[in-house]
Amino acid sequence: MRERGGRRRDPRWPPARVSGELNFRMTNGGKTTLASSLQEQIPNSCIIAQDSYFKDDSEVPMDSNGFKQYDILEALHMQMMMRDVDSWRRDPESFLRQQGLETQLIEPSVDNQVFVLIVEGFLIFNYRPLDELFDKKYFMEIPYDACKRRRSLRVYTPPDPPGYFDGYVWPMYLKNREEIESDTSEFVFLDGLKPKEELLAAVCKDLCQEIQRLREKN
Ligand SMILES: Nc1ncnc2c1ncn2[C@@H]1O[C@H](COP(=O)(O)OP(=O)(O)OP(=O)(O)O)[C@@H](O)[C@H]1O
Ligand SMILES: NC(=O)c1ccc[n+]([C@@H]2O[C@H](CO)[C@@H](O)[C@H]2O)c1
Repeated sequence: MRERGGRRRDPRWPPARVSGELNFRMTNGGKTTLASSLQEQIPNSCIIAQDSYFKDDSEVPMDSNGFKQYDILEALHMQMMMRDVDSWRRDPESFLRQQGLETQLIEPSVDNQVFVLIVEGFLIFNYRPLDELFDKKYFMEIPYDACKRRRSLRVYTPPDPPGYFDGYVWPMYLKNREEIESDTSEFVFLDGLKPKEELLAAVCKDLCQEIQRLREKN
């Protein structure tokens, strides 16, 4: 079947009237990398990334050790993020258009399309109003050493001060994770040390099944 814009339907992605949300977390686990590859593969999908909602540095408080508290929900404009997620839920087609993405008509009618929202972030399972929306949850994990190494190669704005990883980021990761420990049965855990292509193939396969399941449920 031909889609709008002359693109062919990819038979791996079953058509359905679904607004799916999926989600990734853990700093430097590879969330952004995987999410953007997924977005390229999945027709009618787009990404909402939690990192886009950080408050200005002047609004982020310090902890008692003098470290800026970036790894808490209060450092983020979560209501703004929810507003964008709600806007997607109300009208995914127009949301895609606003993002400069075209809708790919896979079925004859727009009512039968699959729309997938990829929500990517390090603290999304900890924010209940968002957490309860997801159809599918992925948790990317990497061990301490790899996480510390990858993080040391990144430059955030503002950059991590000396000792930030051990003094703040890793302890906060453990704390934030503990907060959602009772939910972990719902997660698909991904080993972020695996090659990017392997992770992408595994999630694409899993997601295709999930879309099929949602389609049958609808
Ligand atoms: N599967 C992988 N194997 C090896 N390196 C990877 C893999 N995925 C991502 N990386 C690298 O790890 C670093 C962090 O990746 P990425 O920005 O995708 O992580 P993130 O989880 O989104 O980080 P953040 O905490 O900033 O949100 C980048 O340098 C990226 O190239
Ligand atoms: N403004 C930013 O994007 C920013 C500033 C300082 C720290 N961070 C870090 O981003 C990670 C999540 O991707 C968190 O661990 C923050 O520490 C981001």
